[in-house]
Amino acid sequence: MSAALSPVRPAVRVRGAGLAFGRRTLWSGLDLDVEPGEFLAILGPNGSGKSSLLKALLGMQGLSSGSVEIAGGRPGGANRKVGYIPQQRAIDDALTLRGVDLVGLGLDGHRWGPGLFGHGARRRRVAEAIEAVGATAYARQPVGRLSGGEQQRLRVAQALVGDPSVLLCDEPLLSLDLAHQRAVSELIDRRRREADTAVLFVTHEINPVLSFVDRVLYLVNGQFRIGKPDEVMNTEALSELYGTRIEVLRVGGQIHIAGAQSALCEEEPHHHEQEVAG
Ligand SMILES: Nc1ncnc2c1ncn2[C@@H]1O[C@H](COP(=O)(O)OP(=O)(O)OP(=O)(O)O)[C@@H](O)[C@H]1O
Repeated sequence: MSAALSPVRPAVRVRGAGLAFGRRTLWSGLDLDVEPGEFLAILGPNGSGKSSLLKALLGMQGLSSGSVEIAGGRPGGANRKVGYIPQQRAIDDALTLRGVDLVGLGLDGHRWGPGLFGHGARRRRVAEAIEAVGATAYARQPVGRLSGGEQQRLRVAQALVGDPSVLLCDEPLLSLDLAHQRAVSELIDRRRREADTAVLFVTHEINPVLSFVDRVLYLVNGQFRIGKPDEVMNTEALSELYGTRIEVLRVGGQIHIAGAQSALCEEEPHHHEQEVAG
């Protein structure tokens, strides 16, 4: 996966990137290449700047320093092949938009739009994306009446319908039960295996995706560590990052973190959880 050895252009290239709000630096000096098909988990406590990094890659947030390149271009371009699963917000149960309409929104601004392919091709593409996430049975119902897990599958379809080469996911498992966590993470993993889509996956809990993760970017208080899960998720590396003693245990294929709980977010409820549709 080393950029120096790889002949393939990285899907994401970050060089000397820094982001500060006022006098608070979220992160700085960030260098990162994400290869096509790679699954990168982005971890860190609340407020460490995980979502802001995705927003910088989307062109929704300017950097204070450095540069980013995504899908071969600058962030924010209309034709960039970038899929985005935003952090879940409650969908108003009065919303009459149907699943097919929601997924169709993922084509707007892409080269697959009706201008190029006509309505028939567009409809087929939306139907295929919905089928791929197993949401066909409820895709014609108003989104607001679906369960959180059903809505989340449709969000995944919306992010994938434009055939992205990079997929940015912001806590896509939040509020899902274990079965749906597994279903959604397997969908995302299958996409990167079948289409070589690079996945940048923000999460406060690594275990549901641990078997898929190639590398971890762990952000804490302006510091970060990048490496394979075992290189980052260990007692020494995390204690150094947090600046306090953290115990990392591997039990039954899972990673458990103990220590200064106040410094960690892994075991704590997420502060957006209240806003999420059930
Ligand atoms: N436009 C902005 N102006 C000022 N501060 C901002 C802005 N955007 C984000 N912040 C602050 O930057 C910090 C990092 O926010 P961000 O949402 O990136 O964190 P996060 O790691 O994704 O957190 P969480 O796990 O809670 O979602 C927060 O303290 C937030 O208030």
